[in-house]
Amino acid sequence: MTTLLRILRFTRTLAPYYVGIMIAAAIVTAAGLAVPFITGRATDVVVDAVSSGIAGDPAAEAVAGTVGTVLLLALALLAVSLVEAGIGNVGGYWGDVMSAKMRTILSTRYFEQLLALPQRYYDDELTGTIVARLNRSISEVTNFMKSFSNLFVTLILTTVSVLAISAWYYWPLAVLLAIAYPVYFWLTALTSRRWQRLEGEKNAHVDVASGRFAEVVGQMRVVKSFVGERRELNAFADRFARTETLTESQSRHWHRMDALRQGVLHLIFFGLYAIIFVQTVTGRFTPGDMVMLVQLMAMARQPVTSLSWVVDTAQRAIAGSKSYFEVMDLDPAAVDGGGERPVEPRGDGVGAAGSAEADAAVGPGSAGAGAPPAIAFRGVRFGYGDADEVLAGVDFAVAPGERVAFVGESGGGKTTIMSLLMGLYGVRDGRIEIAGAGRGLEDLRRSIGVVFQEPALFSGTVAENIAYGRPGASRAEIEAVAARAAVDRFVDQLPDGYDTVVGERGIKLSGGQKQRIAVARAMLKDAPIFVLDEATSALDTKSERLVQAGLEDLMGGRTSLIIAHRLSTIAEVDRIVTLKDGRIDEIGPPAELAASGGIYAELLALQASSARADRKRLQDFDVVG
Ligand SMILES: Nc1ncnc2c1ncn2[C@@H]1O[C@H](COP(=O)(O)OP(=O)(O)OP(=O)(O)O)[C@@H](O)[C@H]1O
Repeated sequence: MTTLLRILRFTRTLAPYYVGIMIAAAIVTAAGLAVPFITGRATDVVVDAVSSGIAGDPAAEAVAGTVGTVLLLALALLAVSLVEAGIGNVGGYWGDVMSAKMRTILSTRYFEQLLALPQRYYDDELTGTIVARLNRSISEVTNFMKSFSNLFVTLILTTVSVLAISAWYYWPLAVLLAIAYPVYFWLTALTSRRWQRLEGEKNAHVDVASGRFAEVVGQMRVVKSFVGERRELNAFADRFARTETLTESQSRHWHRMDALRQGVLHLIFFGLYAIIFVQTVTGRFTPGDMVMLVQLMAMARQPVTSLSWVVDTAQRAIAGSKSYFEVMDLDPAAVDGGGERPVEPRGDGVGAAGSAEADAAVGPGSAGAGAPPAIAFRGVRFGYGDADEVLAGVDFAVAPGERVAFVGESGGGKTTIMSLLMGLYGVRDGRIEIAGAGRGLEDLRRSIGVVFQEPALFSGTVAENIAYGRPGASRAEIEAVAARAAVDRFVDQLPDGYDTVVGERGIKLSGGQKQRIAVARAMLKDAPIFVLDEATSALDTKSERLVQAGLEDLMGGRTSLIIAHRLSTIAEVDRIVTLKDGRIDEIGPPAELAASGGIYAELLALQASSARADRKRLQDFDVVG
C-alpha cells in the first residue's frame, strides 16, 4: 500500500489526468447503470401490453401509445450507449496521454538519479540490470495506474449503486452482496503476499539474465573468440527456467485461491438469483423488476472481478517497482561511502596547508617553482570499498604547467590516482588540493581533460564523439583538434568521414583510431589540467609519434599527469613519480632518477637488456622500450 501511495505521490503532476479519467469512468458507469432500468421498464410495458390483450390488436389506439413508449425506451438505450462509447473513448485518450507522461516521469527521474549516483555504485551494477529494472517498472506501474484510475470510480459507483438499489427493492439482496464484497476482497488480499514474494524472486532472475545479456551483446567478440556462446545461452536459459518453476508455484497458488474465491462468489450469487426468481413468482417483483434486478446482479459481479484485476495489477506494480524505488531511495552520499574530494588549495600559502614533504615535491626548476602547486596529494590513503588500501599515504605536488609521469607496477594504483584526482571516489584519509576544485565536483571535472585507458566512445559519429569534449564546438574547431590528434590521418578513409557512425563504444574503429578520437575529445575540452592514462598505448610507433607531437603542443603551459607505457615518452616529462606498495618511492627529473638506482633506473636497465626475464619484468610495469 505504501508503494502505491508512493507511486501516486511520485506522479502527482498527473493528478488532472487521474481525475479526468475517473470522471469519464463515472459517466460511463452511470450510463451503464441506466441500462437495467430502461430494459426493466420496457419489459413491464411489453408485459402489460401482452397481458392486457392490446398487443394482439394492431388497430387499437393503445398500441400506438405503447409502441411510442418502447421506441422511446429503445432510443434511451441508444443514447446511453452513445454516451458510454463517446466518453469511454475520451477517458481512453486521457489514459494514453497519462501513460506517456508517466513513462517520461519514471524514466527521467531514474536517469537523473543514476547520473547523481557515484562511481562506486557502477562498480557493482550491471548495465542490463539497470535497464531491465526501468522497463519493468514503467510498464507495470503505468498499467496499474491506468487500470486503477479507470476502474476505481467504476468500482465504488457500481458497488454503492447496486447495494442501494437492491436494498430499496429487497434488503436481503443487499445483505448478501454486502457479504460478497469483503469476503472476495479478503480472499484476494490473502493471495497477495506470497504472490509478491515469488514475483520479486522472478524479477531478480530476469534482472541478472538481462544484465549478462547486455554484457554479452556488448562484448560479442570476446564471447565468440572463447567459444562462449553455448555457455552464455545455457546460463541465460537457466535463469528463465527458474522463473518458470517460480511461475508454476506462483500461478498454482493464485489459481487455487481464485477457484476458492469464485466458488464463494458463485454461492452468494446463487442465493441472490434464487431470491429474485422466488420473489417474482410470489408476486413481490414484477417481471420488469426481475429483468432489472437480474441485470443489476450481473453488474454487481463486475466490481468483484474488477477488484481482482486491480489487485493483480497492483501486485505487479508493487513487485515491479520495488527495485526501481530501491534505486530511487539510494542516497548518493551514502552509496559513495564518503571521503573527501579534491578541494581548492588554501589561500594561506602552501607550506601552511600541507606537509613539508608534499611541498618539497614541487620540482626545482619546474615552471611554477615557489608558486602554489596546481595539484597536491597530502598523505592520501585510499582503497576501494572495504578492500585493502591501494594507496597507503601518497604525497606529491605538481606545479602549474609541470608535466609529471607516473610509473609503477601494473595494479599499483596509477589509474586510481587519476580517479581520485577527478573526485570519482573520496579518499580514506589525507587531502587532495587542486586549483579550480573550489566550487564543487562539476567545476573540478571541468578543469581536467582526461584520456582514459579505455577510449570508450559513444555510438554517434566521429565528429559527435570529439564534440563531446565541448558541446557546441564548430566543425572547424573539431577538425582542428582532430588534426592535432592525428584523427585526420584515417578519417578520410572512413565511409562518411567525420560523419561516420562508429558503432557501440566505437566498435567499428581500431583501438588506435579510438584512442586518437579520445585524445581529440580531451584536447577540445581545453582544460587547464590534462590527464593521460596510457592514452597512446594502442598506437603504433609512427601514429604515436604524430599524436605525441599534438599532445606536446597541447601540454605546453598545462599541468599534465601522464601514465605512459613508453619509456621514451616518460623521459621527456619534467618529473617522474614512481609508486611502490601504495606509496611514492621516488620523485625527480628523469635524469636524476635514471641514476638513482630506483624503479625508473631499473626499467631503463631492463629496456637495454635483451634477456627474456628482463622483458617480462618490463611488462609488469606496462612499459615498452
Ligand atoms: N573499481 C574498482 N573497484 C575495486 N578495485 C579496483 C577498482 N579499480 C581498481 N581496483 C584495484 O585497485 C588496484 C589499483 O588499480 P589501478 O587501476 O589504479 O592500477 P594501475 O596502476 O593503473 O594499473 P595498470 O597499469 O595495470 O593500469 C588494483 O589492485 C585493482 O584491482
